[in-house]
Amino acid sequence: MPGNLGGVSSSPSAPDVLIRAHGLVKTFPKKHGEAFTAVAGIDFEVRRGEVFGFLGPNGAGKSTTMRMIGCVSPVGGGHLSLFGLDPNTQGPRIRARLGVVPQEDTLDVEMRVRDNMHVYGRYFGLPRAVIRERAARLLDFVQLTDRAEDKVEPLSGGMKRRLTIARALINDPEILILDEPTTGLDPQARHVVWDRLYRLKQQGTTLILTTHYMDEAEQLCDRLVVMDKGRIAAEGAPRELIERYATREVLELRFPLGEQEQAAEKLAGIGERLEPLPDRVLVYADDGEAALTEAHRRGLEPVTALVRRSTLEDVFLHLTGRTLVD
Ligand SMILES: Nc1ncnc2c1ncn2[C@@H]1O[C@H](COP(=O)(O)OP(=O)(O)OP(=O)(O)O)[C@@H](O)[C@H]1O
Repeated sequence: MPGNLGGVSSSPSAPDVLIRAHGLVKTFPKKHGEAFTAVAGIDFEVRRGEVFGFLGPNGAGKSTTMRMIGCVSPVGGGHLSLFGLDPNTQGPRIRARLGVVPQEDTLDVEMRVRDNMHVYGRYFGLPRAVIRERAARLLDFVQLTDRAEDKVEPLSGGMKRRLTIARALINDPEILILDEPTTGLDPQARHVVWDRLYRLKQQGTTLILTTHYMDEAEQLCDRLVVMDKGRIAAEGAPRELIERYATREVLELRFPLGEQEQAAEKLAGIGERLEPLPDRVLVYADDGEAALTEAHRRGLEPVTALVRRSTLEDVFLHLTGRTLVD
């Protein structure tokens, strides 16, 4: 591990690390009073070929971090380097090697699908023949070939998202950055996007994404950081984090209105940990069925009882005391 983690050099000592952040900070001035810190000194590394995620609730600082990585917002403090280059001085060189899928689609909805691809390709100064070939290949990749001559406007949300992804790939980027890639999509459309992203990873593209969906993070990410209030609460592979911060299973119990508090008291000592939420009590135990049997033995009669495997939602709850999605 080099001494200067965030050091900006043109020949990074470990070539498989594409992004290094060390003590990365972003503050925004407030109209009155002191500055607001959206990113409060975070460290992370992204390696070539992996899917790296930022998981956290709204306002955690994920988009702000992504905007610094995408070289559209200046680094506020600490160190950030991409490909060994400094975003503050070498933004255009870095951007040429990135693909960016912003949180909101920024397609030209009045234009045809294919023209959106061509216009974007021209921003990068690519030769016409290259743009034509790549646009056709990428539209095929995102399953939009049959809509190529249609205007963007009437496309479904999922199709627009896929077009935004295809467009972000026109410069053949080494890293694709996606800010909440499936927010607002229905479950089927989300699965189609996940499938395409998985294929990109298989083809060797490095992916960085933000999400507040724990299932998205679990399905796609090789490694992730859990972010909360501008800080990193934990870092690791999804399974590692679950093993570190949660039990194998969780028993979810719902009780009649007004009886929950008393029930939680009676549950004390069952499993490793209890988490009373407004609408249910979570019992963290390696054997959820055994925990339920014990609850029944203590005379408890929940309205519903569900045993499930622990997820990243449980990790987040354990680390922050709050749920990911309110
Ligand atoms: N340009 C800005 N000026 C002032 N405050 C900002 C600015 N951009 C972001 N913030 C604040 O910084 C905090 C982090 O915002 P950010 O968008 O990075 O969060 P996030 O984790 O991406 O959540 P979301 O899912 O809502 O985008 C929020 O409190 C937000 O209001």
